[in-house]
Amino acid sequence: MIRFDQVSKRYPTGQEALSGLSFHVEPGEMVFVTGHSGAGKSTLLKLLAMIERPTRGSVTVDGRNLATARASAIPRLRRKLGMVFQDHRLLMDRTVFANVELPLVIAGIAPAERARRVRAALEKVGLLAYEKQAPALLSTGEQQRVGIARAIVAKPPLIIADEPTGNLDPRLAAEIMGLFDQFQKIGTTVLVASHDLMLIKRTRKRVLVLDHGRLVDDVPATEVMA
Ligand SMILES: Nc1ncnc2c1ncn2[C@@H]1O[C@H](COP(=O)(O)OP(=O)(O)OP(=O)(O)O)[C@@H](O)[C@H]1O
Repeated sequence: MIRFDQVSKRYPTGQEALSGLSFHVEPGEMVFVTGHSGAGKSTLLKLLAMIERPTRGSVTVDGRNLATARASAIPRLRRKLGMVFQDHRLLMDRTVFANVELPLVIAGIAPAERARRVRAALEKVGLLAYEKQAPALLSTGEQQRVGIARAIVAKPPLIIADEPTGNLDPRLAAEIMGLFDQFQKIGTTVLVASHDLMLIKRTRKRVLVLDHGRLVDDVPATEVMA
């Protein structure tokens, strides 16, 4: 599903955020990316989201090399991707329903079908009763779940999440991981950047460890000790 082949990323400032990074993620796998602050976790996700391009090497998702994709192809490629952010980036002046609906509006889906899919996504994250609410009235954990519903509403084959539990207490963080686990169980590939080692150990998935932009460890799920 995801293949990084000798990927390096140097920002215009000269900062080399990733160096010679190679790894492969199978369809339907769930993988953590961890490492110290500045190790390159967000940069790795930005390459997958085509927010940044690699300086060298290739990033392939579902057989497409993102490094050589034309700008005009980016919106279509991004539809294969559900993104979850630490700060969830919800539109506070719209309802929960409207926030989750947004990717489907952009994709040109008809209103009746949109409503059906939005409700299915909200049900998955346990927030169907909140569809008419303003996100500001929800708790931080609930807001994060709205962000997750928005990421999955178009049923992308790949979900990438950047510190999705950064603002949450351990119980809520475990709940969010439980949701990702469910998406993995129905065949979605999930990549989560996190520096929360306790959470990573408890979730027991494969872990890629970055250090100063280099891959220094690739721990299979079976070797992750709680
Ligand atoms: N837009 C940018 N321009 C210049 N340098 C950048 C940019 N974004 C990130 N960097 C640098 O690249 C390196 C990797 O940053 P990145 O944000 O990918 O790390 P991270 O592991 O996600 O860190 P954190 O856990 O603190 O979010 C850091 O040295 C950072 O300062």
